[in-house]
Amino acid sequence: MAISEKLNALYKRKAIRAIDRQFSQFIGEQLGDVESPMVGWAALVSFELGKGNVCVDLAALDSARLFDLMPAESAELAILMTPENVLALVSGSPVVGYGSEPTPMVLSGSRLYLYRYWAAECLVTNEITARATELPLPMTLRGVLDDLFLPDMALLRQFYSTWEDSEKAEKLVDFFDINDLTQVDVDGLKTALDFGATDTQVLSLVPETSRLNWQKVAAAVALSYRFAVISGGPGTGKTTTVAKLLAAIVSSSDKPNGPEIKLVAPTGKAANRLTESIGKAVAALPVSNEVRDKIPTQASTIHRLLGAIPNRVEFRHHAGNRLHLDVLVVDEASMVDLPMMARLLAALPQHARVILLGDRDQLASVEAGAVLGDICLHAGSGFSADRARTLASLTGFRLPQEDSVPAVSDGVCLLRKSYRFHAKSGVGQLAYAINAGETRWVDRVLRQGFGDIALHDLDGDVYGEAIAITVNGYRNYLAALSEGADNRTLLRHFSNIRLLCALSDGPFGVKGLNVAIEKALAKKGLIAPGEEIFYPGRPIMVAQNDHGLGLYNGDIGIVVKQEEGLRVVFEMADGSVKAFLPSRLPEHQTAYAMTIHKSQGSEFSHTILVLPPTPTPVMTRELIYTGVTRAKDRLDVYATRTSLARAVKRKTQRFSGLADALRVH
Ligand SMILES: Nc1ncnc2c1ncn2[C@@H]1O[C@H](COP(=O)(O)OP(=O)(O)OP(=O)(O)O)[C@@H](O)[C@H]1O
Repeated sequence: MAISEKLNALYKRKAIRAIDRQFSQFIGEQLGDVESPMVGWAALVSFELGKGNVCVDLAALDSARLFDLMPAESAELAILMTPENVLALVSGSPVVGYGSEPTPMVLSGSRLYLYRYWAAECLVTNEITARATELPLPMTLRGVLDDLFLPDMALLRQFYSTWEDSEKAEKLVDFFDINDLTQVDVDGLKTALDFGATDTQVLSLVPETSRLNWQKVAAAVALSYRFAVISGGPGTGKTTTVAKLLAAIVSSSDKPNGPEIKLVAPTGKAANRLTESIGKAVAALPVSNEVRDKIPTQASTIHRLLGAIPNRVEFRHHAGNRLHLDVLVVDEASMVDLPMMARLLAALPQHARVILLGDRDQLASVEAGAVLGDICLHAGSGFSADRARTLASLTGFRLPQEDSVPAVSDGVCLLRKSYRFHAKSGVGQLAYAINAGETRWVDRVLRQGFGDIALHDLDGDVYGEAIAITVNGYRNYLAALSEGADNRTLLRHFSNIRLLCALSDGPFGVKGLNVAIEKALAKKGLIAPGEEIFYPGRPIMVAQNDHGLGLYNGDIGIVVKQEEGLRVVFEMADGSVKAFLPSRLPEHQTAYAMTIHKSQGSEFSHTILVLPPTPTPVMTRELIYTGVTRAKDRLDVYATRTSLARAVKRKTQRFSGLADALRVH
C-alpha cells in the first residue's frame, strides 16, 4: 500500500484527524511527490500536535508505535516512512528548514516542528530568558516583607487553646514553619504561650533563621526577578501570597499612582474565581488603604487583555502594539498553551514583570504544550548561590542552595503546604499520594476511613448510585430555581456540586452521564424537559469562544425563565451576570456532568468523579490529580481500584523543546 492510501485509511477509521491528512497532502503537493516518506512524517508531526506534543523528537521515536498503532500496523508504515533514515531524509527535504526562513516544518536538533510552533517556542524561550534576571531592590523591602508575612499570632492563640497538650509541639513547629529545631526551644515556646507571653516575646523565641516559610520565599522570588512562577497545589496560598507580593510591589514603587498591574486567567471562570479570591485576600492585607487601593482586584481573561477582535484570530495587542502594563499576573497558568503564551509574552512591554501562578502537577493545556510544567521542570529544592543570598537578605531565612541551577529556575518557587486541606483531610492526602505516583499509598488513603472521601468500587454495579448521588446533590440548586432565587444565587448553588468524568463518549462519558442524570432528574420531577432542548434549570457549557458575546469555551450558564421568555444566564469575566437568548449561544452542551479537562480552573464543594472501568490512554496521573483536587469538601470516586491504580502510574509526557531550551540559557 502507498503512503497516501495508508493515511487515507487511517483517516477513514478516525485513527488520525482530517487536518493531519490535509497537512500531509499539502506537503506531498509542495514536494511534487504525494508518496514521499516526508508525507508520512508531516502527518505524524500534525498527529502528535493533536495529542499536545509540540514536536516529534526523531531521536526518541518509537517506530513500533507510529501514530499509536499496534506494532504490526506500525511496521507496515515504517517500511514506507523509513525511520532508520529519518534524520537524513528530513534534514535534506525542501519542506524542512532551520527557522532562518519560513518553511512548513523546522528541524531543531532532532526535533521536528511545524513552523508556527517552533516560532512560538523560540519566542517563549527568548521572552522568558530575557526576563530571568534579578531586579534592583530598595533596602526597605525586607521590612515590608517581614510585616506582610508576620505569623498570624491571633490565629495561633485561637487554635492553641483547642490543641491537645501532646500535639502542641508538633503543631507549633508546623505553624511557625520551623525547619531547624536546634535553634528553637519548643518547650520554652509552649511555656511562653501557656503563661500569656506577649506576641513579641513569643516571636523572639522563633528566630527567622530557624524558619522557612515558602510563601514569603515565593514573594521574595517574584519581587526580585522579572519572570517568576509560583506553583502549588490547591489551597497552598498562591492567591494570598500574590496579594502580599503586589502590596510589596506597590509599596516599593516610585510611580505616584502605583505600577500598572493586570490580573488575567485563561478562562472566564478562572478569571471570576481570581477576582473573588484576590478581592478577599487584598481586603485582609495588613496594609494602609493607600497601598490597598492601588492593588487591582478585577481579573480578566487573557483574550480580553490582548483585545480579541470578533471573527479574527489576531489580537489588538501584539509585538507591534504592546500592552501598557508594568506587572502581569497570570493565574491557572497550567492551562495556557504554547501559542497563547507566545502571544501574551510578545505583547508585553520589555520592562514588564511576569508572575505565573498555577499547579505544575495538573493536566497540561488542552492545546499543544505544557509551558508551566516545562518551566518548572528543573526547579528543585534549591537556588543558585547568588539567588539564595538575595532571597536570604529579603526573608531572613536560610535557603537551600544547589549547583548549576538554570537562570529560569531561580525565578520558580514551589509552595508545599496546603492551608485549605487540613493535614488529616482525605482529599489532601489522596492528592499527595496520587502526585507521588504511589498506588499503595493511594489505596491506603482510600481504605483509611476519612470522612470526606469515599471510593465506590465499580466492580459492584454502582453506576446507578453515582447518578442517584448526583441527582441528590442538585436538589438544592433546583429547589432554589423553583423558589425563584436570583440568577447569581442560582449560579452559586449550581457550582456547589459536579459530576466529573474522564471521557466524552460512552456510558462513562460526559454524554451518557448527562442523559442519565437528566432522565433521573425528570423522573423525580425536579426538572421538566418535555420535548424542549432548553428548559428552566438546564445547565449549559459553552464549547467555543465567542469574543463578541464575551462567552468562552468552558463557561457555564443556566437556563432560566424570565418575563420575556427563556434566557441563559452566565457570570461574566467582570463578575456581572448577563442573560443571553438561547438562539444566540455559540456551540454548547448540557453540563450536569463535565469532563475533568473542562473542570480545570473550577472547584466544587462536592465532586463526584466517575472513571471508566476499562483502561483508556486518557486516564493519567495528571487527570486523576486534577479531578480529585476540584473537591473542596467532599469527594466520591466511582472507579475500580485497578483502573485507578493504572492511571496513577501513567504520568503524561508531552514532547517539546522548551524545557531543554530554558535549561541551557
Ligand atoms: N499563611 C497562611 N496562614 C493561614 N491561612 C492561609 C495562609 N495562606 C493561605 N491561607 C488560607 O488558605 C486558603 C487558601 O489560600 P489561597 O486561596 O491563597 O490558595 P490558592 O493556592 O490560591 O488556592 P487555589 O488552589 O484555590 O487557587 C484561604 O482560605 C487562605 O486564607
